[in-house]
Amino acid sequence: MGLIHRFFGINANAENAQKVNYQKTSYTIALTGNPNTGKSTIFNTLTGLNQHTGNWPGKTVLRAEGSYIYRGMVFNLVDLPGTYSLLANSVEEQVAGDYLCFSKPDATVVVVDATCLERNLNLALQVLEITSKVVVCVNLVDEAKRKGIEIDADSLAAELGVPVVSTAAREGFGLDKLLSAIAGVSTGSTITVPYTVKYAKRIEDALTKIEPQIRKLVGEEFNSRWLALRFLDKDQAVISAIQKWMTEKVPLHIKTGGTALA
Ligand SMILES: Nc1nc2c(ncn2[C@@H]2O[C@H](COP(=O)(O)OP(=O)(O)OP(=O)(O)O)[C@@H](O)[C@H]2O)c(=O)[nH]1
Ligand SMILES: [Mg+2]
Repeated sequence: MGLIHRFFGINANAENAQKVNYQKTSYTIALTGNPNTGKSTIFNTLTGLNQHTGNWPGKTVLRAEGSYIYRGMVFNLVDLPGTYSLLANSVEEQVAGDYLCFSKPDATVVVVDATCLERNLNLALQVLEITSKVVVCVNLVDEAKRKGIEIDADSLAAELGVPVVSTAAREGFGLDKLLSAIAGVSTGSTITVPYTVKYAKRIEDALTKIEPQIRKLVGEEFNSRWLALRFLDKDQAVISAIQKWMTEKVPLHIKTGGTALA
């Protein structure tokens, strides 16, 4: 891919250890991924009966939340609806994109289907544009094996710059490693260096001009590169949400979205 990314393992060095947030004992984790990749299977296995469901505010989309305890810390899992992108072409994409951008979970698990990795990585790259605190869970490795497909999780981790864990969630395979990877990223003991999608020169040139202006408006609180991309995409929902946030201090919350970048 031409770019070199480094992914540091759990507790890789003393410098990383200093960044660990030892004060915090409760973390919010988002589960996202294409439809049918096994998100709810992972959610149910990890949270057991310790979960509750409802609808997302103002939407008829199911919202499931649950929690589990790992190494003395509480992890609150939010099972997002399955989506192919975060560009708000459907109500599910709006819910997922909105949550990841503006609720800022401590870590996001992108569940991808090992039998069709390429298509699934589209969403993973979009998530990496929004947040660096990502774990990629390559699920359905049992199904992939049956089809003669083997995924090299370590190489993928090196390319993406975030931990990659192989799982077969229905039989519980790999979930111990997933728990460890989630804890590492959410506490900060695992430092990630996510792959950055580079766009055509004219788009990158425009981003160079717009992004500092957006950062001036929203500060470091939100991902200014992603917001700049949404501006270039003429995403009216993002533009009006920021206008409202600036004038009325209404929390950033996107209702509708735009179209993909040309
Ligand atoms: N063979 C195999 N099947 C799995 C695995 N994980 C989940 N499944 C099955 O895949 C189907 C979809 O799983 P779900 O957990 O509902 O997937 P989801 O991502 O929550 O789906 P949506 O909520 O519709 O996006 C179910 O029939 C699961 O039993 C796995 O690792 N291996
Ligand atoms: Mg589900």
